[in-house]
Amino acid sequence: MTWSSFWKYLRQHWMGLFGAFLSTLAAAYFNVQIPVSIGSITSVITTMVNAGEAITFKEYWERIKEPALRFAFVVASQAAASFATISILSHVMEGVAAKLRHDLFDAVQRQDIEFFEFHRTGELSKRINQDVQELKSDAKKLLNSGIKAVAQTAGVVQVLYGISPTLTASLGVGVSGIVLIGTVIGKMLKKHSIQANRESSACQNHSYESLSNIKTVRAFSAEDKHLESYDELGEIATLSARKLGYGIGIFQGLTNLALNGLVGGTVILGGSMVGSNQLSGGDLMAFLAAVQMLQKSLATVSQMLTVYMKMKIAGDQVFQFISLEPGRTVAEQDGKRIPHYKLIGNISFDDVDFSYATRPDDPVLKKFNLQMSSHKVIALVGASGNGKSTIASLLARMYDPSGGKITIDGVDIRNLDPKWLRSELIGYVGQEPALFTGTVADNIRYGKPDASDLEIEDAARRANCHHFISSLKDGYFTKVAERGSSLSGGQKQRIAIARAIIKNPEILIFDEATSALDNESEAVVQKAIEENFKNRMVLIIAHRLSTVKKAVQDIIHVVEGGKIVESGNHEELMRKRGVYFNLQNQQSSK
Ligand SMILES: Nc1ncnc2c1ncn2[C@@H]1O[C@H](COP(=O)(O)OP(=O)(O)OP(=O)(O)O)[C@@H](O)[C@H]1O
Repeated sequence: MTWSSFWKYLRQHWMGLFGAFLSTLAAAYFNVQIPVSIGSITSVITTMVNAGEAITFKEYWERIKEPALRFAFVVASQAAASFATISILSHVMEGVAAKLRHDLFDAVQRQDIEFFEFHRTGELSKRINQDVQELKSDAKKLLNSGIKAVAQTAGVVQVLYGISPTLTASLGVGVSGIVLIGTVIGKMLKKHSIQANRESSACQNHSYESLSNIKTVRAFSAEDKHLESYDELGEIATLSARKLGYGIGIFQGLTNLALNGLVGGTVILGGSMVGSNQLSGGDLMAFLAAVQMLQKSLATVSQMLTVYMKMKIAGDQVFQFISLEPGRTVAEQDGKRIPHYKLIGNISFDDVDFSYATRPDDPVLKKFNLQMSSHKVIALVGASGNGKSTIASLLARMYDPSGGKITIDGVDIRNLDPKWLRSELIGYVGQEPALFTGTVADNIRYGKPDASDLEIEDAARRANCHHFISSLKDGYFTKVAERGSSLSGGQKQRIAIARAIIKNPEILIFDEATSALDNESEAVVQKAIEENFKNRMVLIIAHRLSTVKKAVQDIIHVVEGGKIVESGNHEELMRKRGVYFNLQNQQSSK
């Protein structure tokens, strides 16, 4: 963890932190005063007992009044200081954690799509929630108990030095040795801790993946298989966590051994100093009492070292991504926007090369060329895995090509403002539409945040979903369950289509967007799209040729092996008796 990064967040709350620091010191001071003031009361009682006289409560109170009131003051002040420390620290650290979560979520969300192919959702979600939470609570512990223990240690060392500089110096040598050994063990523990963290993440990812695909798991009756692999990962994680636990146990045990050894050593060395008249017996007793207090404080310091290690690991996870620069295609917000009156919408792919970052040696497109004129309905067809969706993703600038260029009206899309490109110019409806938590209306309004209820209803009618939405108990205000699980695939697709229609983009991409609809519904939706997008471009991607046949498309491009191998309308392509003809025959014979 880079401390300067964390400090940037803490600095914003410096007044609160300073207040917490002062109240921690005060709490430490009053902590030390509590046994002292109890001592004063006890000595009055001892004197009283030794005198052996019977006294009334009033007389008794008169005698202990002063130390008792001092005790009450010390205890009340200690309680107030503890309350202040904990409240201020909670206030400050909750603010720090909220800002960290915000910045981390923002940084992650702004990465290129490739980033999400390398990092799993479970891992990212753990960093944003669990690791920030751990960083916050560990930092709180350190700032509270850590500072208190260090302050108490400093106070006690001063007292010790006042009693015997020689004994204090020998104690110092012993403590330094312990700290040195502790540092070495600490480093080893850190390695274990990182490993334990990694293995617990793997476990978490597994459960996340299984639960988010629960329907598939259930359909294959694979619960036992998933539980088995979860247990396997769990066993590895448990083993690592146990090893870490043993390590921490050894560390704490050795620390206690060493600290108790220090007390023993002090008694023996102090005793010899008493023997040679270098120290009085009373001073040795006082020194030992103070060493016990030092021992307690040092034990807390050693616990805090463990907390510090955990905090550093959580911090590494958090700050690694917070400091990431925004992804290329998101960062360039200052790119060009083609003014509406100039926009025609002609698209050209010129010698485009592309391979996915996860499979760099497996190019999907090689010197790919395609010209698409605006105001047309264009279809890309071809067998699965031939690169149709990749072409759409490149156009929506989810990825950038590694060679060649894609232009809209002659402007390289890398020079266009990506936010404008995606939010205004291009509308994209994919095969698996994602719905968000909220109502049906909220999900349609996602395409145009300021849309009126009437506009929402209009878009829904065009997407052929008004009827089914109206039949729901709460109509447009029906809550959509997590990821739309309460709706059918076709219903989700129609809501996603309504969301794209309401956005009213110049170029509308339908990537297998009607694949879950029945024939009748698909025809209604396609007709509505063609009518509404007459003067724009609609790019329909399908491998089900019936989809394409129903659309009154101007041109069909057949994609095979990342290349356009045939182009024309349905009749022309059938006459060619080539790839399209074969696809058609294969599908109609099914
Ligand atoms: N995110 C990805 N990472 C790595 N490879 C990918 C990724 N997405 C697609 N591919 C690969 O790229 C190739 C083209 O896939 P693409 O999805 O573009 O094909 P498609 O023609 O649209 O197929 P479908 O009709 O099944 O959707 C395939 O070999 C596929 O395995």
